Amino acid sequence: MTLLSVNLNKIAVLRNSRGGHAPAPVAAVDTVIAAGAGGITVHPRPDRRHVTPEDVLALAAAIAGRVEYNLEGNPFAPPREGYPGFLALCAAARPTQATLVPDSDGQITSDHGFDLRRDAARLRPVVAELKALGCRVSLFVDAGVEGLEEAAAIGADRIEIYTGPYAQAHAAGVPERELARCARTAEQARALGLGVNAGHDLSQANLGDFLRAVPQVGEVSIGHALIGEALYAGLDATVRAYLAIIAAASHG
Ligand SMILES: CC(=O)[C@@H](O)[C@H](O)COP(=O)(O)O
Ligand SMILES: NCC(=O)COP(=O)(O)O
Repeated sequence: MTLLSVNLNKIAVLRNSRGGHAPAPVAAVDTVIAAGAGGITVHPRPDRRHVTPEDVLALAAAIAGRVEYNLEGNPFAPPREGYPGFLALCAAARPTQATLVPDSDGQITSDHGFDLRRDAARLRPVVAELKALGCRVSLFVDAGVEGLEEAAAIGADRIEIYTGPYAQAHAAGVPERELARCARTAEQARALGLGVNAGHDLSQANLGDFLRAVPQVGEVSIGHALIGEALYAGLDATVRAYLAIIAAASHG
């Protein structure tokens, strides 16, 4: 069964909008776990636009190994005031999984994965350092990416397929081409012994079609749509709705 990892970034956006302490991402942990999610994801960014390094440590303490903790970030983003660097955050928080994402501050959100042929050499020591910390390592990649063998060769455990283009195609009513690209990439990854995660812009509207077309997906991380839907339906009910979609897709 595909694991659902709930991304809590957007709770921190709401909190930061007024500069106070509430709503805190850590306050969602017990509800998300009680609803049955198998993981929690956050993507602390150097500009502290939402989840902060302080949130990262508070979440690690609150999760306390009850479910998987997935930390996303760019390992090459330099430390700065208020941001110690992604590797330092992983050393402090010891997440279950570190998902490496090549984002820069100028991006409004994640919109591309690594160029594995270009980036593999400089990723190799980062992967080794994270695995030495006991983290599973996942590399954020575009569907159709070339060089998946490089990801396996440098010791990555998984890839995460960027599903933004799929979500856009699904909303336009023409998902077939993007689904085929995602399915091909998942098959190639599995053949290389890589696990397959997926994420970005997945929602209740498009998740079932995705999982039926890409059955190798072991984990989906979902935040923007899920937290938005939870504003109306509640967090517990929304998490359970996603789990029901995952269960239905697993039965074909
Ligand atoms: C890596 C990825 O695709 C997203 O999970 C990312 O966490 C979204 O970041 P924002 O919530 O800052 O848009
Ligand atoms: N890795 C994807 C993720 O964590 C959440 O992405 P989104 O659902 O906020 O687009």
